[in-house]
Amino acid sequence: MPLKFPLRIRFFTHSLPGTHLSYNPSSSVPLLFRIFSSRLNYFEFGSRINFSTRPNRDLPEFERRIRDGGEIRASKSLIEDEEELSNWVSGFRTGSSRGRITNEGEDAGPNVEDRSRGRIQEKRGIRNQVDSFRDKRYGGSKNRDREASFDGRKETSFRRDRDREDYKGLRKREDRRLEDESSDEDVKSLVMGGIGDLLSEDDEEEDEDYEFLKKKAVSAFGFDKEKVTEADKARNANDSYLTKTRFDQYPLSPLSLKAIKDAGYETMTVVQEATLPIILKGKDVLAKAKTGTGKTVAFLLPSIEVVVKSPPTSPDNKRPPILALVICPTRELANQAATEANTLLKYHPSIGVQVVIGGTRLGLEQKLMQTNPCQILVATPGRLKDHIENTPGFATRLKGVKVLVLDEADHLLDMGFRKDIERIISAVPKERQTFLFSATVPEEVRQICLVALRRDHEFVNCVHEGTIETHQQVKQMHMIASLDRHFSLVYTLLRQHIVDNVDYKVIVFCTTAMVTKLVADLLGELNLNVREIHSRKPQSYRTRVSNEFRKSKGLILVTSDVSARGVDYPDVTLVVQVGLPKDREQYIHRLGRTGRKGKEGEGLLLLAPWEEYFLSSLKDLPITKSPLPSIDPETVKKVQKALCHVEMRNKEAAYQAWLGYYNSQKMIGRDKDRLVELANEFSRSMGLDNPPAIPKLILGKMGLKNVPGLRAK
Ligand SMILES: Nc1ncnc2c1ncn2[C@@H]1O[C@H](COP(=O)(O)OP(=O)(O)OP(=O)(O)O)[C@@H](O)[C@H]1O
Repeated sequence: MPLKFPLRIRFFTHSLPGTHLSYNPSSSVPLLFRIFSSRLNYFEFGSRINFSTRPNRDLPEFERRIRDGGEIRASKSLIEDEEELSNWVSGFRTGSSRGRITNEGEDAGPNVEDRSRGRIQEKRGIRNQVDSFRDKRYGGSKNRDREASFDGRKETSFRRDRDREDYKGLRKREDRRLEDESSDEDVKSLVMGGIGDLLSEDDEEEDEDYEFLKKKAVSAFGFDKEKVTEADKARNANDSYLTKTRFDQYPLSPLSLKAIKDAGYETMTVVQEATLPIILKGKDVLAKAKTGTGKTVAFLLPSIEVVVKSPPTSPDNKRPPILALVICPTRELANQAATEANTLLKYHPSIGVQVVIGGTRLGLEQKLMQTNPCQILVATPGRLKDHIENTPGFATRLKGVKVLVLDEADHLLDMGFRKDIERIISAVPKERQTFLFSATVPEEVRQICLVALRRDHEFVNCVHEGTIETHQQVKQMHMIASLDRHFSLVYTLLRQHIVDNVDYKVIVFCTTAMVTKLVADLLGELNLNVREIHSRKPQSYRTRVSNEFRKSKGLILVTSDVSARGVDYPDVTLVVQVGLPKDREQYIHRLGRTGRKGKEGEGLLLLAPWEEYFLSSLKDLPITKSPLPSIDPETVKKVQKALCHVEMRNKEAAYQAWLGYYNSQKMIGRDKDRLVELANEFSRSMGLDNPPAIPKLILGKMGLKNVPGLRAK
């Protein structure tokens, strides 16, 4: 069948490294975009392209020996009494897994065909759900029927799949979701099957279409990657995040401009310059820009403009509208966005900002919202949903939303949050502007992004094809060492870093909240100046530590993934990631806590030999192998002694959490015998002769009943 190319694609390559893609909703064949939208984006922006150039880097500084007499700041960690270990694995189901870390070769096994068929069906199920959601947003069934005539074969197969599958796979996965009111529980992601899991395998039929469309697009619109200008390339090579464009070159309110000046922002960052004109025109935007390059201001500033331009609400209105709604995946991030909003609102005293986040008293938030109603609301998804369902009049206030922002959009639209986000989107008007921002927009999530955006949205990509998603000025290294050496290594590396950097400021990422606690305890015992943040800490503590770390130097923050995204701690000198990151995106976001605003930084990923496969997902990034520093026997003894002082119950909790995390990692969790061997290796690395016993119920929920090597109680 002759296929007319359906889209009118417009490429801008202005003076920025931001590229925009739009398509015309009135074009005659929109179905293909609906089906292949992600494919089109894929070849345009090439987020998965392997780059051949890897900078030659000097050997890492880590191998240098610790200098005698180096200053080690001694202070106890600020550890507070923690609530009893809750049954965090409740709701855990056997075989749940994250799919981002896949290795097709290793995936092959006797049931590979069945598994792959199942995945394709699930994948279609997801698409169907996207369709149905989009139908709600666009009144799509009419369009769909019209579109169906262009590709009857595909539409029929979609319907058949829809009937057959009835979203079974999806429902099962959503059921697995932990119903914790905290929206940023790191454990949540451990038990979720990710959407990447469902969309990661290619459907051959579509690949052909994709190839066809790719050729068509290039020939019809003259697009090819060389359209990236020399100026763009130069800017990317320098990794400069600032442009020469001033804020006052755009029609912004003078009071906002005054606040911007006070904040010390002289010119726009790349992502601000690339998105502002489009947003001011009233368009929806999906924007991708590197970590620490000012995305928060990029979405807040135009949101504030919308509020400024809205007619004032009558003081008699008992349910004044919320005009701008910003959703962030973590509480820290929500607080940070609200702080930035207040900075920009310095001279707009009549515009109020409020934050609603998990871990605080719902009643208190309700009271605050009642006594001092805001026009801009920053929220985490779980708590926002709570308010929609339980706060009288709140749903009515949301009907006034003119701007919806999803910060860390790819994360919010991934399986862990999607149900809440869908609920939230259905509570705000269809007639609104929507901004989706993130440093990573993986291929498989991009399609889901469309559920929130209008059809004529623009994709602004500030990370061009041919450039890397991380910062050039951040030196990335990885080390491979057996588990029994990890604690000593981390201690040695941190000491060395402290000696080399008077103003050191380090973040150590661990796999789970309980492993984070263990590592923080240990480093505290070793007299390093440590703080910890994870989902098991009370919110007041988290906020206090976060604020302290933001302002401090000479401090190590040991944290779970609650600090992985968005949090803007200035001048972080080193990011250490111990153990497998959840996926490639999480690695990039964690690393992005250093090298912000063009500053230098270092990143180190410490893996065990059996975790080395993860590096294949980073092969386009300039990460180099670092030799292991020598660890003197005295250090080993010191670490062992310190481990003896760590409370037994913390070791038990860490063991259980470790087992849960790696059980959910597809590559490791599928061989239960091996998983248990590794977990017991981890247990020995904590100085335990016998692995801690785990309640039978939890073992059952993990699918680990009767696996040799485990102790049940
Ligand atoms: N135009 C500007 N000039 C100078 N600094 C700016 C400008 N805009 C924002 N900043 C500052 O840059 C820092 C990083 O911004 P922000 O936290 O928004 O980055 P981000 O791109 O959202 O990062 P991430 O991807 O990690 O969330 C902040 O300290 C912010 O105040």
